[in-house]
Amino acid sequence: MQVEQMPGDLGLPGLGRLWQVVATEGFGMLSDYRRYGPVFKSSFLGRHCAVLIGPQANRRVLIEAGDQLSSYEGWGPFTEHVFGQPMMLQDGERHRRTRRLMAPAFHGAAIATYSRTMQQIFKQGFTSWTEQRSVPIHQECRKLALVIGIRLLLGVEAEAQVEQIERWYSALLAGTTALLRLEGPLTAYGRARFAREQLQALLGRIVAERQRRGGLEDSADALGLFLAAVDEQGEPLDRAQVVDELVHLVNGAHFTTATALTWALVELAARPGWRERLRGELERVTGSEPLDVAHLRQLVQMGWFLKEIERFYSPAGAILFRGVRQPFEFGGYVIPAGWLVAVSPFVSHRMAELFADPDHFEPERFAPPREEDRQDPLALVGFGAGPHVCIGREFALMELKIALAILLRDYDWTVAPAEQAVTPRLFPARTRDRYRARFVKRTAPN
Ligand code: HEM
Repeated sequence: MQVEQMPGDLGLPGLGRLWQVVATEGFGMLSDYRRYGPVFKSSFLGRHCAVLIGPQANRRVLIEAGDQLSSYEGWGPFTEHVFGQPMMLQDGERHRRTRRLMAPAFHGAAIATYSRTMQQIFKQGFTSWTEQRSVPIHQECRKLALVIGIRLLLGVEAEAQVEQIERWYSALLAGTTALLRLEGPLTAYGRARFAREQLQALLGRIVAERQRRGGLEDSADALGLFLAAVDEQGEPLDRAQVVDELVHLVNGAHFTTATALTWALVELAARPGWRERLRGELERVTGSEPLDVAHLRQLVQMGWFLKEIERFYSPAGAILFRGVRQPFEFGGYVIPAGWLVAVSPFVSHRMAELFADPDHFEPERFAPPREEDRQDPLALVGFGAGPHVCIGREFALMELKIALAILLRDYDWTVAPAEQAVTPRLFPARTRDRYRARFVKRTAPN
């Protein structure tokens, strides 16, 4: 069938469904899915888009599409003007090469060395939270995750600059959805472009300094490992490429992880039963030892809890885009070249066919014997799948487990506004910034 017959709404000619992007941070996709079913058309910033929902769609789009779909043509129209061309906007051989050169910093031995710094930054940060009457959770989680990104990814002790850098990243993000692309200090787009220039200049100086100092092979941070890596021809990533990667990486690393941590704090505040369960597990696993990487792997129940955060909130956002290079068939429709194709972890995760009672937050669904994510490996895709699957997944999960372990062991907290134990939230990004918390140091149990 031709795409004209696909259900959905393309909005007004030339304008698309502008109101939706402005009015709803979930882009109205969940309501569209419930209205039209798992294949529907929509429009994003004036581009026609086929939205494909469910594990089969996730598999075809994220894993099997090959050259038919392009990440560059999917993300480029929205983010290239502020992020340049990091690996998320690359395709084919270029993407494989960049990813191969950057991968060592995100796995195994390198990841294990990051644990101590993460603990140190969280401990210091949480102590300062007890001194505030009301902690704006998301904002504060962002700051700590940013300090971690700056220290571990860039190898820089730049805490004095953190607030400025955080403002630049906020401007960058606001610029990705700017409807008017007018330069100048008065527009979101202009402020994003300025922030990009500032970040590029700062990161360019950091890279040059690291190259000047040498000794990159022995680095204890990701940047050193990126600069030391060479391909089969002995060629490293060029400096401009490294800077683009860093601008994007520190952004991806801090914003998503902070969002996941914010929701974990909100949900735990509303669920004393889970708080105690996770505390019990922590005590059994660590005993009187200081927390280390081996302990984190044994925190199985905390793993279920974090999977439910991934499912329910999709902390990376509601949608993953690809651009159609060659006509792409799905669900009996032929989607033409030039269109966008989107899959939505956020909406897939709300499918009753995959997850029982999907609008309810329930970590138990990942415990045996239910293990609802096991029925299809493409059911839970909060970190994506296929060649572009999140390279920082291990880094993020380690950071989240460390933060929660320290908070559960040493602190109690309440969150306002208090939530009902079970609250389906359709547009998580909108509500996230409202929460404030009060933290008190726990007294050791007798
Ligand atoms: C809870 C935290 C996080 C979530 C939910 C998340 C989610 C995602 C998702 C869904 C993608 C796939 C995008 C696509 O297919 O178009 C992705 C890609 C990526 N993520 Fe993450 N992410 C998280 C944390 C991190 C961290 C901590 C880092 C770095 C330290 C990171 C670095 C990246 C990079 C570089 C890519 C692009 C990979 C590629 O294109 O090959 N992310 N992430």
